[in-house]
Amino acid sequence: MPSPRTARAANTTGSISNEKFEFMSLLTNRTSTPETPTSRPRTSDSPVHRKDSSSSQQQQLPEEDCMKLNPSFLGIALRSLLAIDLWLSKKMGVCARDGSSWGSARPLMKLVEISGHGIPWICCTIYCLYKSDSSAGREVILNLLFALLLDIILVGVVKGIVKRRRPTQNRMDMFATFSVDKYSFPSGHATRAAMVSRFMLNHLVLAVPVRILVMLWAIVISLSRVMLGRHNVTDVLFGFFMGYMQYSLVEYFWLSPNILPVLFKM
Ligand SMILES: CC(C)=CCC/C(C)=C/COP(=O)(O)O
Repeated sequence: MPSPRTARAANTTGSISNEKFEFMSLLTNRTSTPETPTSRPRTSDSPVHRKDSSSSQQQQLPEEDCMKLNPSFLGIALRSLLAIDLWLSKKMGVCARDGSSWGSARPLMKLVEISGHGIPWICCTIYCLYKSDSSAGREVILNLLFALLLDIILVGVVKGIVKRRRPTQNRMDMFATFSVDKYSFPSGHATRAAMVSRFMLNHLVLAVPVRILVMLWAIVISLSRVMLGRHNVTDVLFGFFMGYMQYSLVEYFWLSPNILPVLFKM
């Protein structure tokens, strides 16, 4: 996302508006005498240039000016990606409203949403942990719980840092959300779906059709986020990738079931 920070990093001249302004300044130069400062009235008119004394020096250095006029490739690429992302997300948000083109599928999509929500997953996992009578089962379920909690924390942290607003087509009618859930990057459902499905495929002995179902579930959850208008495509793609990587983190910090008595004593 081309945040102001990214734009600054990509362009050493300063702000985005500065870059746009310089571009206009080049066009003005083509139709007037380049050496004469008065031939560039728009530069001196700009409040940005009036405030910045280093910019007034730039007026006397047209060659340097011209170098800074080159828009950075990264900046253009990011802005184009953002534009495509917004356009595609809006097009794909076919269940965003009851009156949308696929509005009748909205209740079904909301059921899919619940199947990937953190609360049912955490509650079921705690219940299974309580009911489990084998040590191997307890170990796996304990680590699934750890994975789910880790996911909520990491997604909350990234959402809080990036602070990307949800798409305009979204209706905020999700149940049980945290305050950071007003932000959309990354999709918490997509991270959970990717992480949990990878977890299940690695730690549960499942028949092939069930394995395929697990994979399909993760894909449908992710797709439904954009269809419901909750997220942009990039939120979901990044979320899926993040969830996939989170599983590696869980494997790295794999918990031993021996910590359970310690946890219950606390
Ligand atoms: C309250 C708990 C335990 C989890 C919140 C789950 C939630 C509402 C996540 C938001 O998901 P998206 O980022 O995909 O919209």
